Amino acid sequence: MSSRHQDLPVILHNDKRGLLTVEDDKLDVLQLSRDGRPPKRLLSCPLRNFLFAKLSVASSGTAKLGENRKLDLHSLGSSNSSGLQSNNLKVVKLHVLVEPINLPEAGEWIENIMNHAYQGMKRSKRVLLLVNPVGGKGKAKSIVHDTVLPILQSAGCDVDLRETTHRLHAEEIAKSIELNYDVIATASGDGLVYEVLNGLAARGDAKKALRTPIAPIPTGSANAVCTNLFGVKDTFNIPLATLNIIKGQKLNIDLCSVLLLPSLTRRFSFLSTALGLMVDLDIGTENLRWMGDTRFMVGFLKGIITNKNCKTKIQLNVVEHDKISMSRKARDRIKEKKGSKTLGSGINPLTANLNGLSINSTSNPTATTSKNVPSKQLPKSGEDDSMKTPLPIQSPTQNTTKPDIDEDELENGPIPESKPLEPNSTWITIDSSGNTSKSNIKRSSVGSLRSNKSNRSNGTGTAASVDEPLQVVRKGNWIDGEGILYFYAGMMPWVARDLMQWPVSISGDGLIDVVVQSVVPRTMMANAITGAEKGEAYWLECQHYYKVSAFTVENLDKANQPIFTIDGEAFEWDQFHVEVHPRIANLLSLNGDFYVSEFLQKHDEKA
Ligand SMILES: Nc1ncnc2c1ncn2[C@@H]1O[C@H](COP(=O)(O)OP(=O)(O)OP(=O)(O)O)[C@@H](O)[C@H]1O
Repeated sequence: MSSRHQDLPVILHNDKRGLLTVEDDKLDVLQLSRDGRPPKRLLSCPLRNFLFAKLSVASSGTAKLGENRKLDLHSLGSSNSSGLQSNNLKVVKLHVLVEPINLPEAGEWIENIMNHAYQGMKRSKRVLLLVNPVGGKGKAKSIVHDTVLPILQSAGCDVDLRETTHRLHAEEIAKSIELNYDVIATASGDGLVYEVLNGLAARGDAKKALRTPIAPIPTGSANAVCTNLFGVKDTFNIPLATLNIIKGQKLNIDLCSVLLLPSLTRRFSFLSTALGLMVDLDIGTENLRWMGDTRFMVGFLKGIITNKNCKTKIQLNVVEHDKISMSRKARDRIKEKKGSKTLGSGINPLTANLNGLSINSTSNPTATTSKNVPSKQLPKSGEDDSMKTPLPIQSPTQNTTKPDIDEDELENGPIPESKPLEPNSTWITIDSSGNTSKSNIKRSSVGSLRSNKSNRSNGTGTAASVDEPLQVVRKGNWIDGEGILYFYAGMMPWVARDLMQWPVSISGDGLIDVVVQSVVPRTMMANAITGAEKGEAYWLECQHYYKVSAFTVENLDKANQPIFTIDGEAFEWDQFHVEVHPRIANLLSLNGDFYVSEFLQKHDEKA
């Protein structure tokens, strides 16, 4: 919806006459001249960055008839127009005066600008802001006080700030809070998002609680959610993440139940489940926390040097495994959304706009800075679907056809208990115990080194048969006899800024993207680092890729591989079973989806 042209005459800070103009989705502040010269533009601000407009009393505490009224305008902007990074954006406050004769139209003007700035989104949100003071480099408190709070307060948000004092504190809070917040914001890394989701999901009213969206502020060392929402470049963009709290649209995401056996303990995962190298990378590098997310690259290189096989039996309920078909579907979905103008141009449209705000600081001294569910079911961008009745969530273990089921419980009640899964003969089994003969392992590994990119003439994206030993058994694109360097199951494209592990992952599609990385020569893995942040490793033939609705994993070497991770948190394991709860939880996102990667914008399906 493009903004309607509307002008409001005002008196500027320098007692000169001015005009506030809303048009083409931006606010311009113009200084008028008396001698017929063209007006001078003092400020230009995209309405997406506009936070707040309010009329108040000009001087003494109460408004008197015939007195000028003060109009406060708050926005996000940079005090310098020389191409500053959007990361440097701060609150800009502008105060002008409205003469009594213009007061009636001032009310209408404010309503117009606020309507267009918020596009149906709730204004002045009630925010629960959880701050982990020890996350990442330990700067969350100062970042929150210097940057986040001033922006939220300028937008009129009501903020309930709570510092976490110990591990799992955020989970305890989420388990017991009253559900009267519009958003739960977490100033930390992915760990706090994981805890909040687990706290909400463990409640008796979990389905209702999980409708409160979560908005992360990236002050941890692992901030994959922010990469998925804002892209690699803006992963650590605090003003952008704060604007997301204010103006983000709800983004339905899937959660997984991860059932540990034999204890039958259940945890919920929103991001990843990992075995092998990817565990050592995260858990084995905690002493390097001071490095920020660079520590994961150090861990990756260490893992390549060790290059050990993770001995496990994995059973996958595979929905799709053809790489070309999966990438085509993910790209077509983006094209469709672009066509319906819900995603902008593929660059995060908000980021693109942020540098558009410029202030002529010399002429404007009063501008102050202060410190696969079907796609048709996806909410449309620009709508605040928090106002709507949610889609009923159906867990794999639920049966909604029974007439005696309580509707309220179904919509707002707990997530049904998980039971151990019972894979049948249609599931794919991958066994890396090393029981296959050595010659097979060697020959099939050679086959797996060829990248799909250079060998996709058969159109299936699966391994060609020339080099395959006669005895090998094909399982999707896995070949018995290969070793597993790592197993990585994920729900969003990026797992870190430098690794887009699941480039064709789609939010809320009810599927888990699974990568099984074969053990290959070290140089091959080292080369795979180049382009990993762009998802290029997807095309490596040694990265077997499946979309699954459920899977089970069994530990075949507990002594040497005691740990697996759920969303980066470590657990000891014998077996675990994973199933999806489609679209049961919510994040906030500025474009109503995950950030649109370059990978998804490519038109050549084989690129
Ligand atoms: N006050 C506190 N003292 C100690 N630990 C805390 C405190 N508050 C939160 N935590 C814990 O800090 C851990 C790390 O949080 P989070 O993942 O959000 O940040 P991070 O820096 O990205 O860490 P990681 O890199 O381990 O993921 C979580 O397990 C959380 O429970």
